[in-house]
Amino acid sequence: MGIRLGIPQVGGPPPDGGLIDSYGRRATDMRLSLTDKCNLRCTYCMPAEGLDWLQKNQVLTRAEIVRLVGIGVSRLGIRELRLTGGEPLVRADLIDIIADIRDQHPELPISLTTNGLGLDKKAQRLKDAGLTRINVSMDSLHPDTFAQLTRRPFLDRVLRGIEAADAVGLGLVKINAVLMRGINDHEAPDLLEWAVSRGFELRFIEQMPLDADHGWTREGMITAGEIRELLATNFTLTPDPRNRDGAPAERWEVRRSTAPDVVVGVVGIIASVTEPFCADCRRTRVTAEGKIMSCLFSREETDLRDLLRSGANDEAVAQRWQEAMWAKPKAHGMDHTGLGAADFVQPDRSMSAIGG
Ligand SMILES: Nc1nc2c(ncn2[C@@H]2O[C@H](COP(=O)(O)OP(=O)(O)OP(=O)(O)O)[C@@H](O)[C@H]2O)c(=O)[nH]1
Ligand SMILES: C[S@@+](CC[C@H](N)C(=O)[O-])C[C@H]1O[C@@H](n2cnc3c(N)ncnc32)[C@H](O)[C@@H]1O
Ligand code: SF4
Ligand code: SF4
Repeated sequence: MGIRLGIPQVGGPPPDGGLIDSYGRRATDMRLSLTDKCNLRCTYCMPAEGLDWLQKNQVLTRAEIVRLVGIGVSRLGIRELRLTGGEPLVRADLIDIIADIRDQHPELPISLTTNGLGLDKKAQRLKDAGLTRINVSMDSLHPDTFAQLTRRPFLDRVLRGIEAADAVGLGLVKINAVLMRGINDHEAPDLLEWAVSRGFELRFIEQMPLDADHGWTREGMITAGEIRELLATNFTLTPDPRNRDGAPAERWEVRRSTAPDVVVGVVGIIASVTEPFCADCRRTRVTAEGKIMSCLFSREETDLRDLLRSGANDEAVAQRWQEAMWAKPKAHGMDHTGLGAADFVQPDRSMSAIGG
């Protein structure tokens, strides 16, 4: 699919224009990484031995996070917040951060993307603090395959976390699964059956070149087209009539082949590589150390942390954020789509260090 954006405007962002970029897109979805640390080592994300973690004083504090969210919401038109990482549940003050943000923004949708480890013990407190809903990543229902993909034998703990999130009302629970050729791709129909029979919404995600090991290849990845074919063995998919509204996932209504009249659920397919959705991108990212990344594949980053710590007022912080977003690339960190194209350069950061 091509991209339908025109030529970029010259000049800079209009002062009262929110987080608009030079192609006319407006970011209203803030994705904030709370930590670069993680307790799994998914092969498509992290190296086996982990990364050099940020020092504590390099990471945004609870107060800085709350202030940044406040600036985003009250001055820049942010309408939803996604907390991510690294693994956000490893951050000791996560519940307090959510409670503080909720206190200041009673209506703001706040969601969390997590690997689910420890979620069974924290789900109720997350809900009570004001978390709206949750996405849990789980790529396989088989302990050995799960361990092969995440390099840790923790499937049972993730399943307990998912169950707890659902039980305390953090739904609609969405499950994220990256399919890897020859490892878990054959599991696609089973994963979907498992999800729809529990009332969860599954998202299949195309693997992107954001792994620390730089092992991604365009030929090796499982495409959205292949995912739809894999699912067709057991299911019929028809487009979900709801507006996509800038979301990464293209949603499909799911019917079992054995009962073609009954919609049993919805599945989302996130085709960042083969069917990119950059033309309608509404996302602004803040890394754990307070850098704005206007695009997941940006090679330019704009620091807000030192500005926050220098005593700058909210207006100055908002202005720098706006300037960073004005320079957002057209697509995939470039002026055209093409993950894996000859001129594509993989960012230095892996997914865990950006915030997925
Ligand atoms: N290329 C690209 N991929 C993205 C972007 N945002 C999310 N993704 C991919 O989509 C995956 C799932 O993101 P989530 O935020 O967990 O899920 P989502 O589909 O946005 O979920 P909901 O907002 O909860 O419906 C991420 O892990 C990325 O792989 C983006 O801005 N660009
Ligand atoms: C970086 S993780 C951060 C949150 C949490 N640790 C988790 O795994 O859900 C967010 C999402 O990014 C996805 N992800 C990581 N690396 C990816 C890659 N190379 N391509 C596509 N998705 C990726 C993960 O599957 C996960 O759903
Ligand atoms: S995908 Fe999430 S759980 Fe897996 S290594 Fe990356 S940050 Fe950790
Ligand atoms: S690759 Fe960049 S422009 Fe495209 S959807 Fe993702 S963040 Fe937005």
